[in-house]
Amino acid sequence: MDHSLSALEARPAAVLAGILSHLLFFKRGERQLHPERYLMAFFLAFVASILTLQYTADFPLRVAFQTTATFAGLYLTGLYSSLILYRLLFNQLNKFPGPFWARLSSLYIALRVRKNKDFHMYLLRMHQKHGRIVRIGPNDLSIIDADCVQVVSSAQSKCTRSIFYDQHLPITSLHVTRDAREHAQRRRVWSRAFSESALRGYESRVQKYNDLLLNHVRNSNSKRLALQCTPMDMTRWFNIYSFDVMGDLGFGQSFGMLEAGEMHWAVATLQDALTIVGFNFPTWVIRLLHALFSGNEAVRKFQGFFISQLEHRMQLQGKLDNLDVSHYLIDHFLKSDPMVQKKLVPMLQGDTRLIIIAGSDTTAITLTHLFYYLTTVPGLQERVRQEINEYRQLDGSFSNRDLQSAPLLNACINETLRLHPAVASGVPRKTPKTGVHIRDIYIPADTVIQMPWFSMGRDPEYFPDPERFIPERFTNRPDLITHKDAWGPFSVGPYNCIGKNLAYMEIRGLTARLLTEFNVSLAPGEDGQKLINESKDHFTLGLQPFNLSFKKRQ
Ligand code: HEM
Repeated sequence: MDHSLSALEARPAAVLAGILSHLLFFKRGERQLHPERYLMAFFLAFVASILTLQYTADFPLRVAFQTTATFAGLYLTGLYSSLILYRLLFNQLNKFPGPFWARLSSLYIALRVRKNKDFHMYLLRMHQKHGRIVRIGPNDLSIIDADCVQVVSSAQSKCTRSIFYDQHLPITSLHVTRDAREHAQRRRVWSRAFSESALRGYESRVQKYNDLLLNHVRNSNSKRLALQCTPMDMTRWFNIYSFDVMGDLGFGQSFGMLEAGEMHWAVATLQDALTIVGFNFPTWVIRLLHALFSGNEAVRKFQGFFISQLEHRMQLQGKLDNLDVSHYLIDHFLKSDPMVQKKLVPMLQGDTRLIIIAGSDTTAITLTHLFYYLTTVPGLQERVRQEINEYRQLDGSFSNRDLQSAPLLNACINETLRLHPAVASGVPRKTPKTGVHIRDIYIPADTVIQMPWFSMGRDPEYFPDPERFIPERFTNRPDLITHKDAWGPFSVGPYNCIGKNLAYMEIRGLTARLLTEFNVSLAPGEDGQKLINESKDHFTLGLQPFNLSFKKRQ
């Protein structure tokens, strides 16, 4: 049999198969979830082809292998030629400016940010160079046009959460639920946990951790002689504080870090795991890593820890004096039909973990930056202190209800969130089949849009004199915010931050306590520049150490 002739004739078919598999399969729909399956299918087809050629067409093994390899190469050539040509020349998003090679692959951005892991800074530079809409991937736009906010995020918007939220499937939670109806149902369960009366219930629980942190700060005063005090790395301490608070509200017990003065291994593991997010890999890479490492011992130990914490918390149900966030989720679970309960288990597990993940470093990031401004803007600390003094109760404590009305304190928090939103690069949303319009600009179907609040907050048209910390923008200088939708650090619409009021409660209460008892200043040798310029962006910001000195007030 003339092997070489029949193989030669079939070559164009292999190229065509590659082109068709791009045009009819990979280009349509979301294909990033199971890259391991495509690799496996490719490998199996490769082996099957060798065996078929060997046993049905009598090819010698070496020739069967060579022929298969040639066809595989031709198939891949067809597939990738089609993909590259389409992305470089025909994709509708090509009309938007941006780095040229980002058209080709989302790996381009990963490559650009791999060293500093500062996606938020990269986006800022790109917007300064290219304008309000920047192409950042084959199907991805970064947009800092405030008119886009309602289009993409309002309750009426047809945009949905992008495939980014499926990265960790089958792990699930409210935060990664993409189906709008399913999300709304689950959100109703959560809403009870964030009502005003529920928040009042959390206040005394949070106070306990304010006291514990203040004890550490007092110790930093007494450790040295005379007027000196030991600097405290507040990036670390606010983190410890916020994780302990959320451990308590999520699992009925803190991680014990404020007591021990050191990181719990599970929190440290969680934070280490964020490093990978900083690479800004596309979803298919993350899914591939998952497929490779999900059986890993450390990953299983980590997941097991959170499951055992939830089991412990379930035993406390009905026995706690002050309710926590989990109370409402567990209550819903226990009242559900046993068949529904079975399905709900992964969601309950994911959601109790979400309380900690979503509520901890976000709050700590805001506290740390707030204290940067309180210690670097001349006179600000004293003005805030004078204001909160008016809200101090007879026993020296503060109630969240009172502090809600402290204009300068709240304005400082909002101005901090403008300049340093914890979720700095925004959240990815996918446009519907009809696409969307931002005024007369058409954004095609299935485009992933993110709105980086970090860049939007620095837009001089929306915030005149954007680099200056001017809390009055949120009080008596409303002219310094020209478009109200340009400020959205908690996101907007049905998927916005459900813990916003809890976050404010923690930040206000702790700040009031610290400023009342201490004069706070930059520690010797600290200028805050590393904090401001060298944060990592791993969905939430990863901060550099920030050392402050606390001196007891007389
Ligand atoms: C200053 C502090 C905080 C900031 C800046 C912040 C910011 C955000 C943002 C931007 C989102 C949208 C994420 C997305 O759509 O992918 C979000 C969602 C969420 N946040 Fe917060 N957050 C903060 C504090 C908290 C706290 C204290 C909790 C308490 C548990 C919390 C719980 C949540 C939850 C559960 C979601 C998901 C909501 C949903 O999917 O419906 N956050 N947050």
